[in-house]
Amino acid sequence: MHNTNSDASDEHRQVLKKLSGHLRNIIEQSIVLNAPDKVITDINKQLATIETIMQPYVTDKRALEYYNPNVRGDLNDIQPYSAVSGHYNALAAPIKFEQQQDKLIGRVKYGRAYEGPPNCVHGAIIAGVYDQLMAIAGMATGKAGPTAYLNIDYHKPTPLFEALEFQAWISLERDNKIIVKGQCLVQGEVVTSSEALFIVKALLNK
Ligand SMILES: CCCCCCCCCC(=O)SCCNC(=O)CCNC(=O)[C@H](O)C(C)(C)COP(=O)(O)OP(=O)(O)OC[C@H]1O[C@@H](n2cnc3c(N)ncnc32)[C@H](O)[C@@H]1OP(=O)(O)O
Repeated sequence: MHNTNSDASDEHRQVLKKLSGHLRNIIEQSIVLNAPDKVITDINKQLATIETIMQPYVTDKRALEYYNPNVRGDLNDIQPYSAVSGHYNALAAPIKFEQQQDKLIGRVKYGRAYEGPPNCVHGAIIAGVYDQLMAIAGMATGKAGPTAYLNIDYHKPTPLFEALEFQAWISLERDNKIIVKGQCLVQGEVVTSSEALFIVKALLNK
């Protein structure tokens, strides 16, 4: 279940990614769907059929890596199934990670499925982005481990449907501890900032 390698072809990765894209769109559409009962009943039938088609192929071994620290291209693929940033998890918004000098950047726009206060991103979703982005900042330097604490200052509301730029950088590394700092910008303005402590350890040996 927690594979660190996979022999999946590029084609297989592409079709799986596309599947998550469809599911992600369906989740967003379902939030703002205002259709007659008959239409929704028909949709439900078709979705039930899809569930039935998928079921025989659901196994205890994922097609892709659960954790792949050796990724050199797309940093989102360090954890392809992450609930926050995985391209292969429909629950994750289409956030895009990239390294820029000493900062790890996460660019994303959130829709209605992620709404907390009216027209704003839910605070728990923001916390999730920081937790994952900051963890990846450590993983990208070969140091992985669980979050001991994650502190967030919500300075201003974070709007839906606008380009958000999350940033994370390593502030301190000592022994098995990494302190990572972060902030989120909307049109150049800091709306939230954060600090987290990660304890480096071999999670997969447990
Ligand atoms: C395979 C890779 C996959 C990676 C997945 C990453 C996913 C994204 C990140 C997450 O979401 S992780 C999930 C949320 N976090 C957790 O569920 C962690 C639950 N907590 C724990 O497992 C332990 O409490 C923890 C590993 C964090 C620490 O326990 P340890 O027994 O390893 O450490 P210890 O308690 O001995 O503390 C080590 C040092 O850290 C310090 N420390 C620990 N917790 C602290 C804290 N909360 N605040 C400040 N300092 C803290 C502690 O004082 C000590 O300092 P010193 O070395 O100077 O003595």
